[in-house]
Amino acid sequence: MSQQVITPELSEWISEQTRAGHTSEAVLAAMLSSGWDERVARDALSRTLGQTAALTPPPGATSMPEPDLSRFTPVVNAGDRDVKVLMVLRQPRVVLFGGLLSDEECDEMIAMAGKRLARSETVATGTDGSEVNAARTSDGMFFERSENDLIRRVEARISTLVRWPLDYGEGLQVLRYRPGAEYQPHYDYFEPSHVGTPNILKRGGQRVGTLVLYLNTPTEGGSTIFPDIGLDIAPVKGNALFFSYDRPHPSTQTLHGGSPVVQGEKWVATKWLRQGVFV
Ligand SMILES: O=C(O)CCC(=O)C(=O)O
Ligand SMILES: [Fe+2]
Repeated sequence: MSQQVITPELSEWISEQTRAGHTSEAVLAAMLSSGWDERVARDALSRTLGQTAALTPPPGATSMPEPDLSRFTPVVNAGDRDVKVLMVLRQPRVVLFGGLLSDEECDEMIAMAGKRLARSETVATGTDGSEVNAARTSDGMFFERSENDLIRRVEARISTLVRWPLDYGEGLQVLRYRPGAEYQPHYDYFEPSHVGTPNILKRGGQRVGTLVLYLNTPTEGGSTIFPDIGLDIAPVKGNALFFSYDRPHPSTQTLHGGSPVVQGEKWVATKWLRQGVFV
């Protein structure tokens, strides 16, 4: 079957129908009855109409974490802090926030995490650990959810920002990449066909969103890349990258990775968001 493409003519037709007073739901129904694939049709509507498309979710779809960007303000309030909106992509949903964390909060998180990384390192390697080749060559640790004042404060801020219950989030994972270390492109959702996935899903369902907090600014390299869409995000201390995916499928175009660090270290804290309460 040939691939269905969103042409300028299709976008113009959608705009015309909307100007003529037809609701987005009615335009979607018309597209489906003339043979459009539902996903392509929904994509075309949201690309053409943006947030005004306001479609009800497809059957079986869950609600999603989503910051309130409806007012196009340069900052959004995240409870105890105003966060800058630096970049917004509709499809796939990717938002880059500025100043989600203060410099002091980043430093404090690195200091707390660093002590625990050191332990796992002694087991991991006898060399200086600066050159390894696996898909993920960083060192990591998890904070318990609400583990201490700083973690609680940051988690509450994230929950307010992306409008997702705090207890739907996994504990923050901190990763440290040294020069040469990378995280090869991957999806954050759990692959439905893997044997272990049903068990993992018992603890809160699928992952539906990711927030990567940059805890420092590497001197060179280490950008977060989205190969499917040619997007590169520079890691900058205090900034945070949000993306969401409404199904565990490559069509979400959320393939992403951490490109190799060239100079300096890169530290990130990742918050993965589940469909339900993470236990
Ligand atoms: O380090 C990065 O830029 C990406 C991290 C990431 O993909 C993850 O933690 O799932
Ligand atoms: Fe990831």
